[in-house]
Formats: sequence, structure tokens, C-alpha cells
Amino acid sequence: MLHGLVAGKLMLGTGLHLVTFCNVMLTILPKIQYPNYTFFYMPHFRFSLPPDVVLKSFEGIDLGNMDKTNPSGLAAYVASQVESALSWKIIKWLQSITRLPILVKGIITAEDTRIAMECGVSGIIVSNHGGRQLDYVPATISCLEEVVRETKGRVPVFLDSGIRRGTDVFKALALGASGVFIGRPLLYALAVDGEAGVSNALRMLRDELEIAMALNGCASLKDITRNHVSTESDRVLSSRL
Ligand SMILES: Cc1cc2nc3c(=O)[nH]c(=O)nc-3n(C[C@H](O)[C@H](O)[C@H](O)COP(=O)(O)O)c2cc1C
Repeated sequence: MLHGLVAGKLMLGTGLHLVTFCNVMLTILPKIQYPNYTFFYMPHFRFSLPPDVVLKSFEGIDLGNMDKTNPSGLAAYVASQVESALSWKIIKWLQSITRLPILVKGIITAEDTRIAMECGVSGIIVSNHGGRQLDYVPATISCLEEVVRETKGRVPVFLDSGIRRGTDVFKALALGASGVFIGRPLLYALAVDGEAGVSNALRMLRDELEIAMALNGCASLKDITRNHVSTESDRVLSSRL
């Protein structure tokens, strides 16, 4: 899955989604630094699509026993790919086979944050997988602070799902994210204009973030603080005073 990660620097790269369990995705993200960009990439796995995969459709993709006569066949197929028997133990196993940093994706509560840190993860991605897995999951921006608070700064916390503008990036950074990932906007940009479309989308996000920073009096990312945003819980708390 192509990800753009925006934090101080614009970041673009691919993360390898290893396995999904309990709505949590394990992602390994090696990274290399360039002057203005940080790319996350997968040199060891050399991931590429099989040549016969036709991106415009599912033609060429082996969907196993998917019932093509059932309009919900794809949803059923995807559900069947989620391994419900997996548990947190898989992190220990992964750590035994790689020295690459392991991040868990799909964390939205303090409780799961605590368990993830006990398992020794290198970072956390607050995500609801773009709201595509389970209806009624909360917006990740509303879960971010709980997770950040629980980490006590010991591991970086990233956020994805619903980042659409530079102001969304600004809000996430203000609430303690080390960076954000971007999914569909970059896929759409890729579909519209290929590499140039993705560059353009990232440039727009960067410009919007810089404008939001300027209008908030922030000369650098370090100047973005919790005081720059007001949340629903702030309003509830202040109404009780
Ligand atoms: C076509 C597509 C396939 C995806 N597949 C997975 C997946 O297999 N596992 C997962 O954890 N997230 C998956 N995601 C979610 C993304 O990794 C990411 O969390 C999400 O797209 C971020 O939200 P956004 O699209 O609103 O930026 C998928 C997203 C899309 C659009």
C-alpha cells in the first residue's frame, strides 16, 4: 500500500502490511533520508505487482473461491483474509526474524497502546484503516491524544485515516503525532496524473500545512503545540469549570 507520510518533511514510501489481526496491522517501515524527503521503502522484500495483474480491474488477481455471483462476494472474500486466530504473540515472533523496526497500525485506545509497548514495538500508527474495515469506529483524530498520552513519549505515534488537507496534518501534529500517513488522496492523485499527480498532491499538502503554520504564528514544526487546537473534550472540561 502506497503511503505518504507527512511530518516536518514530506515523506513518501511503501509500507509492507504484514498481517491483520483484531483490526491491528503490523507494518515494517525501513527508511532512508534525503535532504527534504524521507522515503520508507522495502528493499528486502522487493515488493512488486505480478506482471499479469490488471490494475483497472480485478482481472488477473487470484480471488480464490470468491463467489462472483454474490454482490457481497468481494466483502466476504476480504473478511476471509483476516486471520482472527492471531494474537499479540506474533510481534515476538516477528522480532525474532527481523531487526527492522516493527510498528503496529490500527491502535485507537490507551489499553492497546500499553500492550503494544509491552511487546516492544518501535512505533504506533493510530488508524482505523481509512474507516474501511468496521463501521462506527471513531475518527482517529479523536483517539490520538489518548494514545500519545499513554506512550509518555517512549515511542513515536503516527496517524492516518482521513488526512485530506494541510490543516489536518497541523491538527495531528498539535495533538502529538510525529507524522501522518496518507492513503486514498495519493491513490487518487496517482490515478489522475501518475507520478506527477502524487507530487502535486504532496506539494498541495505541504503548502497548506505551511500556510496553516504561518497563520498560527508557527515558524517551525516545533512551534506547533497543543494550545493551537481546541477539542471537544477541552470544551466539555471548560464548561464544567
Ligand atoms: C484500496 C485500499 C486497500 C487497503 N488495504 C489495507 C489493508 O490490507 N490493511 C490495512 O491495514 N489497511 C489497508 N488500507 C488502509 C490504508 O492502509 C490506510 O490506513 C488508509 O487508507 C488511510 O486512510 P485514508 O485513505 O483516509 O488516507 C487500505 C486502503 C485502501 C484505499
